[in-house]
Amino acid sequence: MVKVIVAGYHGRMGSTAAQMVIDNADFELVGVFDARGKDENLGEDDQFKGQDVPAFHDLQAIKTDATVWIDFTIPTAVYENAKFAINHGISPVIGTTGMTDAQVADLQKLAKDKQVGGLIAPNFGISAVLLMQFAQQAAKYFPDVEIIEMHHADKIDSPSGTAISTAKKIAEVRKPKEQGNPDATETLPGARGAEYEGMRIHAVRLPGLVAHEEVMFGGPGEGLTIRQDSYDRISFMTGVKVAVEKVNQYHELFVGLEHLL
Ligand SMILES: NC(=O)C1=CN([C@@H]2O[C@H](COP(=O)(O)OP(=O)(O)OC[C@H]3O[C@@H](n4cnc5c(N)ncnc54)[C@H](OP(=O)(O)O)[C@@H]3O)[C@@H](O)[C@H]2O)C=CC1
Ligand SMILES: O=C(O)C1=N[C@H](C(=O)O)C[C@H](O)C1
Repeated sequence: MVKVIVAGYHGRMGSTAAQMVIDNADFELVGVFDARGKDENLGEDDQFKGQDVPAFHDLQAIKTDATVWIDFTIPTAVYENAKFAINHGISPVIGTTGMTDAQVADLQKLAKDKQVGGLIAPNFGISAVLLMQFAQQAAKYFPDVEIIEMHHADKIDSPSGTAISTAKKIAEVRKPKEQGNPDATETLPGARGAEYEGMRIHAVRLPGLVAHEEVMFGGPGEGLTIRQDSYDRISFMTGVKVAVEKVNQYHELFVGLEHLL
């Protein structure tokens, strides 16, 4: 039985993850955390009526025998949350995006020092993991790339963690190249999107969307578009479940679900 605490349990992803843990016979939800909540027990939340799970709202006051910490919170909270988990010997399974490279490196060092396994996954969806792998493969032959990520209108960070991760994976194999016309101008600032090593990243935010990404490649007389769609947040739970099952077996903090698949 894997004992789990979920941070961000009032949120879209945190509530989905808490439900997944409750529904899984091999997992036990032993705590929930949300810095701005007031309830003392998860059962006070209408969605979780009948559950008896302690709810915490102050990081330093958390007392738990959880061995896995699932985190779907906000970019400004996740680093401190992960540090707390690792320092208490709890393996973090982090879906929250928006950490800096320096913060990730810091957490990896801490996890190694403490010999705690963990995972930071910018995307727990299998379709997104495959999209990133296929895009990396294609970029060897098509160095001209545009990444278009599309999300629901409430998303805080942009570009998405998945888009940044896609660009990083492509950059590992792509011949460095300044794309487009060197004399190009922007009549409206930002029209060409964000720039990562010459690639352009565009962030679309619209009600009705969940999480989607297209990577477009162009070459002389041909093009290739790779697309993935998360139509429902349940799409991320396959990956979260795998991570919860396996993360305690390791003694380092991985970045990317592919390391545990
Ligand atoms: N890796 C992946 O596969 C996926 C990652 N994500 C990422 O997960 C994160 C959460 O997304 P989503 O669920 O849509 O966002 P929500 O805004 O719905 O949920 C975030 C939750 O975190 C809570 N929160 C705020 N501050 C803290 C804190 N200091 N400690 C603990 N909890 C806190 C919020 O509480 P309050 O409401 O009171 O502010 C809220 O309930 C985002 O970074 C998103 O990019 C999303 C989908 C998939
Ligand atoms: O905020 C979201 O919803 C999502 N966030 C992650 C990201 O930033 O890549 C993963 C997925 O795209 C959904």
